[in-house]
Amino acid sequence: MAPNVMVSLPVVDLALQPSVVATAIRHACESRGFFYVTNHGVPREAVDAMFHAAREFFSLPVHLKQTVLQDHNNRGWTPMGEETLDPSSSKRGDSKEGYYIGREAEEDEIGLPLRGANNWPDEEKLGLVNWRRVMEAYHDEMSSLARRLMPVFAEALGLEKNFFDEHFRRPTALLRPLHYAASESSPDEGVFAAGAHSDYGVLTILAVDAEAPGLEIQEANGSWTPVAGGTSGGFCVNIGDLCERWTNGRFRSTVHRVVTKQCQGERWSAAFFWEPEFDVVVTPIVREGEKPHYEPCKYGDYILGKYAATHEGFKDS
Ligand SMILES: O=C(O)CCC(=O)C(=O)O
Ligand SMILES: [Fe+2]
Repeated sequence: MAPNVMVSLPVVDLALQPSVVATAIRHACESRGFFYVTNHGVPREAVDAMFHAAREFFSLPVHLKQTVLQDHNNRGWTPMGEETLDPSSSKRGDSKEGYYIGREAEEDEIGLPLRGANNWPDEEKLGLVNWRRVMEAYHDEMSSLARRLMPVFAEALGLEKNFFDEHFRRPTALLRPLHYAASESSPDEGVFAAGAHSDYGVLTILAVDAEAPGLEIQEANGSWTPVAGGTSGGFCVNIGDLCERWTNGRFRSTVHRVVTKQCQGERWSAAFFWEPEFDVVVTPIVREGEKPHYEPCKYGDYILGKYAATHEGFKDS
């Protein structure tokens, strides 16, 4: 089959009138569930500093990275090949490593599933400077952007603007810088940079350094379309499975993957996953005359099941 031509995703300018933004987001979410946002208010320096810090960490020798191996709260380093996003068609683990940084737990949350402290590196021992500060600043920027987007999503769905507020008071907000090896993906042989998957949560805000190519989205007929490298300084936003479920299938969570070419060198990106409070029960929002297509589900049970299916380090939790 001939490869599909590259698509440019819709670009949503967040500086436009809220009702215009809501309509643009509704259209994007009802079709592929992928769009770019511009005029998002996140300073370029915060993005650059985050990528610089990510490069510093991932360039360290393995034995030093192992000091912050992913823990049972899903914080820390996930080594190259540790994750297999598409176990059904992958011959080996994805050719990427990552680092999970979450919302710092409040006192009464410590000990509850997935809500511990972050697994920060010992900066002095590892020779890192301001690493935690830079990552926290970027995490804060992403949380603010997500909090700005949720009322627009509510408006796009015809709901009260504050509809989602009570579900995201203490959200699951995971930043995950990613480093892809300079390696040749070979989908026919089950070799991927990131295997086919849909995201688990409500929305994902992705930054790709230098707008590097590699991201592909799956069409309804199963074929793959490469996504154009993006808009300079914009973020790629996509809908996750929980949002599809919450909107009774109206907003689409589209399967995507990353394929790399060795000649293009390493690839650096950072995903930010925005998900509700652990105990929130997600009940499909139905429109008049519509039947729910999903059972209500507790977010916490749902997410633990998802991690166990794809992360080596998470199988026995
Ligand atoms: O790195 C990318 O471009 C995409 C990463 C991704 O899809 C994910 O981490 O869920
Ligand atoms: Fe993804």
